Amino acid sequence: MATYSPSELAATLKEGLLSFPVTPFTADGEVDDARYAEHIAWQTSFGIGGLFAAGGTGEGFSLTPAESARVVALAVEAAEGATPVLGSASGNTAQAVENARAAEAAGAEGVLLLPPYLTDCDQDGLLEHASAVCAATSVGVIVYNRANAVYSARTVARLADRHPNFIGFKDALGDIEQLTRVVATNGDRLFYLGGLPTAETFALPLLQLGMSTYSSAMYNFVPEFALEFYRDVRKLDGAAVTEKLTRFVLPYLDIRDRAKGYGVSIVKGGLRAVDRDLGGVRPPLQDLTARDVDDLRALVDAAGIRPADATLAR
Ligand SMILES: O=C([O-])C(=O)C[C@H](O)[C@@H](O)C(=O)[O-]
Repeated sequence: MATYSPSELAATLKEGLLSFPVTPFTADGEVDDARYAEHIAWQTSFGIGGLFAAGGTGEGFSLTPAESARVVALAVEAAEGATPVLGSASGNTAQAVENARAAEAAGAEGVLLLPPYLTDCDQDGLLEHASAVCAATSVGVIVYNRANAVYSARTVARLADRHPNFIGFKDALGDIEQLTRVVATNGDRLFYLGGLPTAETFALPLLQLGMSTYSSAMYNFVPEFALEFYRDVRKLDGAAVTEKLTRFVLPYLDIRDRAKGYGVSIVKGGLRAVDRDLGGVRPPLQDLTARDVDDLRALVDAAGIRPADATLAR
């Protein structure tokens, strides 16, 4: 049973950094429940605005519906109410509806709607897709503007008119004109969060556009650094942001860009680099090579941002 109303959830999420925890897998590729629960507890211990289970970095696209519901339930239990936990919904409309219902039943406070698979789609169809998910749950829903799911300002407004529990717009396209239109049209009715790959890179300029927060994948393995970065962004401290971009984020992008899909794989590589190994990724992603992990370890150490204590509790 959710403890936040959709509007309370939006008010909380918009004022804190957002974590997208990885989903640990065993050597056989099964979800490692115990390690997941331990990782959620560790992530929660630093103070975070919200936890999005089974998101992009959590390889939600590689989880079965039953696994997705299970990781949400594990996250809710392990977070112990310290921070709101959201689940994800993906795939075709029927599956996305099923995911949303299962996430709510597992105790999620909200749902992130990932893009549907494969086919092109346009505004009326997208509206009905997202509308079905909003109608299927009473918790807050955030749409993810990415890939084939590009929501126009008008579609966002129509969805907001239909569904009081539609609360947020997450962007991974970085189309400034589209964002300007969405924010200008919908104003305070929604909250806006940046979700481009390695969102820190864009955080300061997007704040000016109305995106008060962002999803931090690197928070998984350098949580103290990610939180400091977020505080600098919110203080509009351009010099501090540039210093952190130069010291770590930009060279990190050079490693991330060595292979497609590394935007997610590098997060598990980062966990390995800080000696907090939570296993590899599932296909179709591929793990970082040993050399990539060594380079990442050297970068983390040169930047002086290794977590104070990354020890796995088991
Ligand atoms: O669904 C997700 O994991 C994302 O939103 C993507 C990442 O968190 C992205 O913002 C990043 O890489 O920092």
